[in-house]
Amino acid sequence: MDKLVITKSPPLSGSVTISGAKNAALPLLISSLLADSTCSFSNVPALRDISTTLLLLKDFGAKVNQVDKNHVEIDASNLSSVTASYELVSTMRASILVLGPLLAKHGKANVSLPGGCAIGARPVDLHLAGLEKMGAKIEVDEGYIRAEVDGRLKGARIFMDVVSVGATENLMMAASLADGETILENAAREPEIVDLANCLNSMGANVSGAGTDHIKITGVKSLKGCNYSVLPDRIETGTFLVAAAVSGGRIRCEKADPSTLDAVLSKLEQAGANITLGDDWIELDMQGKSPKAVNLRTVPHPGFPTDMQAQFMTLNAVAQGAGVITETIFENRFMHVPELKRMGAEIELEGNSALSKGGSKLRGAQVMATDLRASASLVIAGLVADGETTVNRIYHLDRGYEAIEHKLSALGANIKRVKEKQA
Ligand SMILES: CC(=O)N[C@H]1[C@@H](OP(=O)(O)OP(=O)(O)OC[C@H]2O[C@@H](n3ccc(=O)[nH]c3=O)[C@H](O)[C@@H]2O)O[C@H](CO)[C@@H](O)[C@@H]1O
Ligand SMILES: C=C(OP(=O)(O)O)C(=O)O
Repeated sequence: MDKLVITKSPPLSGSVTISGAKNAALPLLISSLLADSTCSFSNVPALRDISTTLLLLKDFGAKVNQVDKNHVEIDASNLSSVTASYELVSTMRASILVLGPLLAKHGKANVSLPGGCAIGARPVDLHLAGLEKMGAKIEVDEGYIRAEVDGRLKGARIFMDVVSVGATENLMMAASLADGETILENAAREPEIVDLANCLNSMGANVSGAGTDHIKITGVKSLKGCNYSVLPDRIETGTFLVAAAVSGGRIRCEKADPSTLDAVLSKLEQAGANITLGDDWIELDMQGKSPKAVNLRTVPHPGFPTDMQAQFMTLNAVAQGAGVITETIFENRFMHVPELKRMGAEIELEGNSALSKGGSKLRGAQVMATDLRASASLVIAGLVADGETTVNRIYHLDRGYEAIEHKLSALGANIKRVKEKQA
């Protein structure tokens, strides 16, 4: 597997163009399963999870035309299969999102239980309970979810006792082609939900309230194709901003969406960053200073995102002062902590909180990337560590960051990819 080799770098400086959001693009591409004609998506990030999704759609018999690196057309009007196999689904959590659309349009779906980042148990009970409430019969057998509905799904009032991005997306897509009205209560409010609702509406759906915890979907008989541009990636944006802050640098993120990053920008300001915003850009300037530690707690949007927790762990490790980070979304999302400690970070874990002493002088080391954002935190650590850091097993990083080593190099980082030698 490829690895990244990073040596201590100067403060990051310059401009970086932000890609489309992985977590918006995945449900958007999958929503093409609902349409009767071609869906055209631009600003699609060139990522491993995107290739996996396209393979999955092709496996169902959809026609996929990769117009260029970031533009894809999908015609899923005629499918030959409604089975999502273990081989593809096991590598990517978001594949569970095909369940609702397949069931709504074709009345049947067999989907392997999903993989993705191993950051907790990640059950899918809310997805299944919601679809059952809409009339689906579901059983889990030999690792596969087998779902069927007699006729069409029926609109329902669905209350989710945990806020779930994926369940909200799955049920919103299913409800778009159901008979009657569906209300999703305690729905997730992430920007990616709003992006999906906008896309569904451009296909002829009737979704309102996305971005609040009460979403109303009035089912329609059919949906047409669309032309849709994916939302900028707020987590990629946040990752570059934290990298710049940790390095004491000054960068500008172009083609970003500042309105999706309130909680992250507020923490960066507390860390001492000077932040300037435009409509589609964000500038961060540390004015040569090193960051101050922050306290934070991960919560559903609009609170601080769990997908930015690991990057701030690195910031707190090297920052001035002590800081406490509490993870409330996933029960096993501190796997970067032992790796950061191997680099000299002074962090203690107490339950779901990580207490960092701050001021750690990091040293380069061989470290292992264990999940997507953990990998990003190790890359950031490598930029400021003395000597050389090798981030091994960057499979997850490639799932979620487009050309990260090229983007960081252009900002002055000393980073290179070492390709695995083919046996
Ligand atoms: C592809 C994608 O968009 N991934 C994002 C999505 O993941 P994903 O959609 O998987 O995350 P969820 O929002 O569903 O998970 C939030 C919490 O709900 C729990 N839960 C979820 C579903 C369910 O049926 N039952 C249940 O208990 C989970 O275990 C977790 O504790 O949102 C997460 C939370 O913002 C992000 O970290 C991921 O990057
Ligand atoms: C956890 C993440 O991804 P996934 O849900 O695809 O595993 C992530 O994007 O940080």
